[in-house]
Amino acid sequence: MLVVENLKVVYRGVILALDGVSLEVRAKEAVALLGPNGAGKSSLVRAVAGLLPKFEGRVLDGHVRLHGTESTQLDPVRVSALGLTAVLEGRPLFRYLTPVENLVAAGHRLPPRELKAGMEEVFARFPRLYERRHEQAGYLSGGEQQMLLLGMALLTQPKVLVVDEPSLGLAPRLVEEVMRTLDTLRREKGLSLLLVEQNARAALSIVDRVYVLERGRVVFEGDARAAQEDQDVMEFYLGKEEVGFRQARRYRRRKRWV
Ligand SMILES: Nc1ncnc2c1ncn2[C@@H]1O[C@H](COP(=O)(O)OP(=O)(O)OP(=O)(O)O)[C@@H](O)[C@H]1O
Repeated sequence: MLVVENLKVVYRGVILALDGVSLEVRAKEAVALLGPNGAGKSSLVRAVAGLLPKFEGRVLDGHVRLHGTESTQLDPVRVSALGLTAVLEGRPLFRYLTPVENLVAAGHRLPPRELKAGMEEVFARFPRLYERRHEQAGYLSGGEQQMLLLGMALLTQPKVLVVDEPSLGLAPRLVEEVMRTLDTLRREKGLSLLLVEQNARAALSIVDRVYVLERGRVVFEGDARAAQEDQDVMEFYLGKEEVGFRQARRYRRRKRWV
């Protein structure tokens, strides 16, 4: 279980990216974090994964707790040991290495037998990855790279999986496939999933609850169905109706719900 409480994050001492964000992902629950560009989604991912210092950021205030343990100031290795794995945006993998080598790197902490079994499981789940297992990862398609990243994440044996914008740059059919894969993994492995997305429609198809972030604050929280029934969220984030500039401004004025 992941709990974020009143989190404030600042970059280079002056740029406030999160301004008092609270959210939780309960055991085996799938939660979406939605929001437009610059809302602070990746900053939240970095904060819960212990990665802020790598981006010249730090937690100014608030708490992150993993299964009841304070993890706010922990480094990524310790966070991972507590069972949280984050798949960052931009498909960060070793591009000049093969899928096999990437998986070995991700599972380096496992005993050899477990690593072998884990890799067999990954290749059984993702047959296309198996076919291309000895090619350079940089030459895989976007969808295949995303599958490789999920496979790598599985080899860290997470309890909480955080995935940042897996749909980015993928064709709609592949987006659907990635969402289906995440849903299956979550159910079969009993994971808690925090899915960070700009593609609200795709994310809402597989989550139980949703938070919408804007300018570093949570402006909506509710279950996925409530989000789909909320006209503001639907119009602005799901593009149900064409929202022109004037309407968007009206929306912004109207929208100070919290
Ligand atoms: N390393 C950094 N240094 C300085 N400012 C940063 C840094 N990373 C992010 N920011 C700023 O923090 C704010 C939140 O950015 P963040 O990347 O968390 O948003 P986001 O919702 O993930 O956006 P996107 O969907 O575009 O990735 C933005 O104003 C951004 O410019």
